[in-house]
Amino acid sequence: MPLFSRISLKPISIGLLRLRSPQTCPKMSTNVPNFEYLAVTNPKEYVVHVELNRPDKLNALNASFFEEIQHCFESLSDNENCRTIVLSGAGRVFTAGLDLKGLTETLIPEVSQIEDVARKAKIFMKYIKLYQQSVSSLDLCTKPVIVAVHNACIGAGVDYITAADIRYCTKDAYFQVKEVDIGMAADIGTLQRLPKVIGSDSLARELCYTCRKLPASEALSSGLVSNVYENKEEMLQSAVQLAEEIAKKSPVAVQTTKASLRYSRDHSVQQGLDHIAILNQGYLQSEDLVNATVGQLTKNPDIVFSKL
Ligand SMILES: CC/C=C\C=C\CC(=O)SCCNC(=O)CCNC(=O)[C@H](O)C(C)(C)COP(=O)(O)OP(=O)(O)OC[C@H]1O[C@@H](n2cnc3c(N)ncnc32)[C@H](O)[C@@H]1OP(=O)(O)O
Repeated sequence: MPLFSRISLKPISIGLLRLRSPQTCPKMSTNVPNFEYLAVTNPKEYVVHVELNRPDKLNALNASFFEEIQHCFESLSDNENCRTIVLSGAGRVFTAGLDLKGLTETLIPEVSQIEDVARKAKIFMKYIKLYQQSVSSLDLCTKPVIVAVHNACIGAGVDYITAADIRYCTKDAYFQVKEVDIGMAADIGTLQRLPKVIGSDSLARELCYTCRKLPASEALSSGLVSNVYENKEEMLQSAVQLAEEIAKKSPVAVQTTKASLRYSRDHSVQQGLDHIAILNQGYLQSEDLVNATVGQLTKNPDIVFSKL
């Protein structure tokens, strides 16, 4: 039996998104939308696996793909049956980045028909903001996101993975900040997050200016990923195992930890301390604190926490 069973339903159109009719993942009582470019499954209780699913085009990201990712992560952020998310890519590679055919055959011709620079600029602004929001939806998601990268992770792929909480990869993986090679500055997250994720401004600049491929071994030594695996199956098993381990803990504690780490990354130490003090003056009153503490004292690892 495959590790993750798929559910496929007939597509329906909702605005720009081609959503499929609502479906319930196995063991999930709340509906999760099904998508054209994403396969969403539920391999363990409270664990959701989101798979980039445009394998024939190496998961190249077009406008609908960006929108679906945002819609999916915003939905999971509010879904009390989801506590952790694993994000991976179907097919040969994790992602080949921005859909370059979409760029040259749709966006550039659309903009070239317009003469005025301000009106052209407004269209670019719309797309940049849309794509930024999609990438940031992983960061803003209240649940931890674990990305599992195999083979190529190019351009927009690096934007997404640096907005996730935890990164794993296979030994054949490579990471490429490719924007300069297509004549643009990266504009949807990599330049803002990569230096902070790897903690080396020098290496980040080298990668962004040269577009060189960062192999798995260097991704590990630089801290971009925290583990490297022999193959995709081993990596996914470990990613789901990790997701399950986190999902068994207090959702109040995990989600507040993510909120504080995120806030503290972008603020001073004192601002971070003030932020967590304000959060915890409320959350320390939660039943989770009592239940988890009793679990520790009684050496009982199987505490059942209410949904959040
Ligand atoms: C507002 C702007 C926001 C974001 C901007 C982001 C910028 C970026 O993401 S820059 C990075 C852009 N991506 C690339 O430069 C990578 C392009 N692809 C490749 O270099 C190669 O495909 C490869 C990943 C090295 C793999 O090569 P190979 O194994 O030889 O496969 P191919 O035959 O090349 O590809 C198979 C199939 O996929 C299509 N495809 C691959 N990449 C893209 C892409 N980026 N966009 C659209 N389509 C892509 C390719 O055309 C093939 O399709 P066929 O229909 O079979 O021809």
